[in-house]
Amino acid sequence: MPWIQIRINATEKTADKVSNMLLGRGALSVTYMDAEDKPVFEPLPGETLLWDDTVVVGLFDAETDPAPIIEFLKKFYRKDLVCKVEQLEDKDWVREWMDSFHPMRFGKRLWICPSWRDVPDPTAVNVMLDPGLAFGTGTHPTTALCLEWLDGQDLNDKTVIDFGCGSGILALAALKLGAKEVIGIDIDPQALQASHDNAERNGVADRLSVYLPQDQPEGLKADIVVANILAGPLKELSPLISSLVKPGGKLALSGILESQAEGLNQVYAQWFNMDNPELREDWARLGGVKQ
Ligand SMILES: C[S@@+](CC[C@H](N)C(=O)[O-])C[C@H]1O[C@@H](n2cnc3c(N)ncnc32)[C@H](O)[C@@H]1O
Repeated sequence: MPWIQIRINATEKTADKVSNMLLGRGALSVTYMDAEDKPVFEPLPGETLLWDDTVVVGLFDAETDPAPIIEFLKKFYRKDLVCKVEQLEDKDWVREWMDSFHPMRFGKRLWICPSWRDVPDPTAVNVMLDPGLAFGTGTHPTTALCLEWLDGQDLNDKTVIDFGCGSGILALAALKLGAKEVIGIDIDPQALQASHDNAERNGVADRLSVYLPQDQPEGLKADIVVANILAGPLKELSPLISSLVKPGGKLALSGILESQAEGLNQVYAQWFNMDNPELREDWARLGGVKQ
């Protein structure tokens, strides 16, 4: 299947803003590339193309019309936007993406390491990850906020539910950080497959079970629930998500824009003693302890 890739000139400081704008306009994934990966192409007559230090690359499905996305970026990011739109075959995209995904550390102990690279610190808690076509590499702030939170918890002997597990990144982090058992739930069968494959890769498949929402065991409850989906489903599913947490258990919610945090905090305050939101760029992580 072909894809459309939009490469956008940015600086280290503006890259996150551009990335969030692309995700907000429907990008399936966003990566950053550095100087060597800048596209080489001829400027139009009379045009000067100045590439800064970062290239933000958004991947869209082939049906996407790039014109309104570029108009949006010109209006809200830079009038003198420099970008390049390319058609991309699956294979090229996967190759480029693999080259740009590097090991990353979260919190004090945890590293997420692409499964095809060497671990930088063999003594750390290392999660070897190949997200395949599922969401969750750690590069997105919403995932990073959850990984840092998990790193700060005592997970020994705890059961954890990863609601919206995607690649399984949070589930695996929890298992590697000491959780006894993790249940991953996702509406996307490809996500369940990716989570399972990643659990095998990390030798923890016997402690991870994955389910479509309609198949999850009745009466399911855990000591800790993490849910990195979006504010809309988090609000709609709030009675269900709350019921998954045991009394005295902990909840972490992500995928929430800063502007949506207060409203969602109030919804969950019916069942939880909520902590102050943790903010990263335009995103917020909410959480609390079940009453
Ligand atoms: C933003 S990704 C998060 C993936 C991963 N947990 C992470 O933190 O990077 C959200 C995931 O939630 C799943 N999802 C969306 N709505 C859902 C729902 N109502 N129930 C279960 N999973 C859902 C999506 O398929 C996707 O894999």
